[in-house]
Formats: sequence, structure tokens, C-alpha cells
Amino acid sequence: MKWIRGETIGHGSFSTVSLATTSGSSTSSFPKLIAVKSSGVVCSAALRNERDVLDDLRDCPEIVRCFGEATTVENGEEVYNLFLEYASGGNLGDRVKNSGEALPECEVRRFTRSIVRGLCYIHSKGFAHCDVKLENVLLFGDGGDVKISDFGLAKRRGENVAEIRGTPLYMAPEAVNHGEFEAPADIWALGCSVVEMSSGETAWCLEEVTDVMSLMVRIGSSDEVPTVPVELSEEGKDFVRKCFVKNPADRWTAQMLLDHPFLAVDDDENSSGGSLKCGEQKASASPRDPFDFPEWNSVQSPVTVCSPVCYSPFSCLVRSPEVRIIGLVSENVPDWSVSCDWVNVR
Ligand SMILES: Nc1ncnc2c1ncn2[C@@H]1O[C@H](COP(=O)(O)OP(=O)(O)OP(=O)(O)O)[C@@H](O)[C@H]1O
Repeated sequence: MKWIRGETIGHGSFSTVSLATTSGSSTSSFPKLIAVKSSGVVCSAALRNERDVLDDLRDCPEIVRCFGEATTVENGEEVYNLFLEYASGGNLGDRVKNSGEALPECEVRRFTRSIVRGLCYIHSKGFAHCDVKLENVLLFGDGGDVKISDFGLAKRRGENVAEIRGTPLYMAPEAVNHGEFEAPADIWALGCSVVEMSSGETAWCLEEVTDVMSLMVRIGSSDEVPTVPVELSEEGKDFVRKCFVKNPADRWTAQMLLDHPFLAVDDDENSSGGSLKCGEQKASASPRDPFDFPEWNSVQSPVTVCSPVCYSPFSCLVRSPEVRIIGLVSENVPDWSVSCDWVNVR
């Protein structure tokens, strides 16, 4: 396949994403427009990991497709490129920020359903995404379809990671306390994403969070969980609460969440021939509290004992708690005003 790099459409911590046009005899199996995610070969470990993971996760409609890879030399530098399905609608985080307000609940529900389906697939294949957030959910077509992207931090179940990874605002208590980055941590991050879609605000209020350490303490060591948006229906509130169960063993799985009443209404089916349209209230009874669900009783276990928080926002190379804590005492206070300034640690 021949391709020509076009305009830059996105920047991440370790990559630049450009639009590209394809040509040549083999293009019948490729779209004319693709996204190319690139980074210097020397720091391409995350991109190569993304490629390997996407290889194992192909064929899921809720996960961005990968068409292959290539190395180029540009301005004297060796560049590693990953060819991805192009999402013409950009990312869901920008969509929420640009709208400046909460999304309508029917949209929240539709997007959440797709994300949960994607997570089900990821988890069923033995992976954890480790960086679920709205910036990593891409919009396709007319903006109605979403797919999960950015698998640079994804890992196999049980694989040990030495460093804290992910985006602090979306981190689960067990990730903060014990460095556990497994499927339940993705579900916590899903809850943060649903809060953000349905309130237009990040799950942890940025004005109250002055530094990473205080956020880590709130997530890891207190009983506090993010505030459930008042705007949500009772089903929506309950769905979010299921994601914010502190003990990962008690948190609902993606498979369980697929059957949650919040996701049970199919807006598309209903708008084409059914009784319920976007904006209408669902008539059926919603659960009044978490204990209304039979699954709740079967998964109870003791509350986790929280241990001290260890996290360095400024280095991915530190290992010991002592060194990590020294990193936390840095005088460099990040700018919390926009969520993209939260640091991804790889
Ligand atoms: N396939 C795509 N189609 C369209 N835009 C994309 C695509 N992939 C990524 N982007 C845009 O580029 C941005 C950065 O991409 P991505 O998050 O994958 O990079 P990253 O280097 O892994 O970033 P991060 O700092 O989140 O780890 C995305 O938020 C999105 O706006």
C-alpha cells in the first residue's frame, strides 16, 4: 500500500496522529483515508504494543481497526507508523468539552453501550486497556458510532507492570494503592467517563484537586467516590455506582454491565419503530438501590484495606515507593485546568 501523510489531526503523549490518503494496487482492502499514528522508532514501544494488542483484538466493531505498520525516514529520523481506521468525528472528550455541557442521556447510554461492548471483548481476550477515558473513544460516521482506541498501555491479564500507568483522573483505588491494572480498573475508568458525558464535568472536581498527591489520597485512601451526576436517571445513577465500587472484586464486570437496565433500552431500535425516543422517560421500574440487583449479593467480599499512595507524575522510570514519594514532593505543580494535562505514565 502506498500512502501520503496529510494534516495532523491529534497529538498524544508519545505520538502524533495524521490523516493520510492511500493509493496503489492493494488499496481495495484499505479505505482511501486512514489515520497514521507515528512516533520516533527509538520511543515506539507503546505504539508497537498497541499494534500487537490490536492484532489480537481485531474483528470487534467497537474497537478501532489497525491496517498494519511501516517504518519511514522523515527529516533524517526513523519513524514508526501505525495505520488505523480514520475517525472523522474526532474523540469523545473533545466532543463533550466543545459542547460545553452534558450530553443528552440517550447519547450517553448509546455511547456507553458501545464502550461496554468493546470492554467486554477486550477483557474476554484477556487484556486490560489501562487508559479508558473519553479522549480514547473515537467518533465515527455522523458521530453516532464510537470505538475504543489507544491501546499503547494495554496489558495482558496478570502481566506485572512496575510503574503506575494511566491517567490519574480515571485511576481506580486498587491501581493507586497496589498498582493493580486489571479489568476492574477499566470499569472504574468507565464510570468516570460516564460521569463526564452526563455532567460535562470530570468525575473528580478539578477545582478541588490541587495536586496529584491529594487526588491519589482521595482515590486510594478515603471512602469517597466521584459524585454521581444528579442529571442522570435512576438507572444511570445505579450504573455509575456499580462502576465505583471500591473493592475491585465487588465491582461489576463489563459483561454484567451489559445487562444493566441503563443499557437495556436500545435507542436505535426504539427510534425506528418502537415506543421510546431520545428524551423520553423509560416507564419500566428501575432499581431503587444497588441491592435490588441479584448479582450484588453474590459478589460481596470484605472491604479493601487501603495502603499508602505511591505515584510519580513526572517520571516513568522510578520504581521504589521512596523514590516515587520524592517525585510527589516536587515543586512542579501541573496545570489542572484541562484534563489533557494529566500525565500518562508509561
Ligand atoms: N484513528 C484515529 N482517527 C482520528 N483521530 C485519531 C485517531 N487516533 C487518534 N486520533 C486523535 O489523536 C489523539 C491522540 O491519539 P492517541 O490518544 O491514540 O495518542 P497517544 O499518544 O496514545 O495519546 P495519550 O497521551 O492519550 O496516550 C486522539 O485523542 C484523537 O483525537
